[in-house]
Amino acid sequence: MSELTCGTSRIVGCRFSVFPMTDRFVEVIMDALKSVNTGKVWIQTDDVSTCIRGRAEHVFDVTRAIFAYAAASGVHTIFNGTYSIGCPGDTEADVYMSEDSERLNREIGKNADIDTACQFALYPLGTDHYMDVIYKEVHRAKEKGTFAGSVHYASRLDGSISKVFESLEDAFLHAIQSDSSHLVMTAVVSAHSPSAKPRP
Ligand SMILES: Cc1ncc(C[n+]2csc(CCO)c2C)c(N)n1
Repeated sequence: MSELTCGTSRIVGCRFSVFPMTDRFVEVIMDALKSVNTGKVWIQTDDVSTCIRGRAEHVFDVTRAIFAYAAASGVHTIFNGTYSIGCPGDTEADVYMSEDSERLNREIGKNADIDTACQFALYPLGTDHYMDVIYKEVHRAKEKGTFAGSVHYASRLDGSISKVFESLEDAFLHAIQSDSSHLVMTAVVSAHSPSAKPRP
């Protein structure tokens, strides 16, 4: 896992939904939200999505764990999230920025091994070099072994929940080291899809 930092008070946020494809979706979503330790992040859930804000490592830790617990239901489950840093005016939850960096949900047991497919996209805002930033992070995913091809408007990552979320976090943390002032990353992660993966 990357140990990069992003300045002293750079709040990271993620707005996401999980979609477990079962009649029992209310139970799966609510149980996943309840199973996770959210003590180090600002969190708000409504009828459409959940928003988490705080230090980068906790935002990734909590979103990964919520998806893992939902996917542990065994049903086809989708995580659809938008991560952001540097959003002008995002200071409300600065209190969470003084938490230490120990991850509260590091241990997600066997769920870390659940196989997933992901499509993610980086949007480095406020820089002319945005394509360089994107290519660098695609290269990083290739080196890690999660990169599974380019599709229109996104890059594909295949691998376990732990590998894929590690790649997402790595891409995000490295991309914000660029001169981009505001970075957005979208990610759709799928587990237990009944559809066959496309041939590479
Ligand atoms: C992470 C996450 N947060 C909120 C929703 C929205 N949502 C849809 S059904 C349901 C449970 C009963 O209201 C909720 C909260 C979601 N899908 N995923």
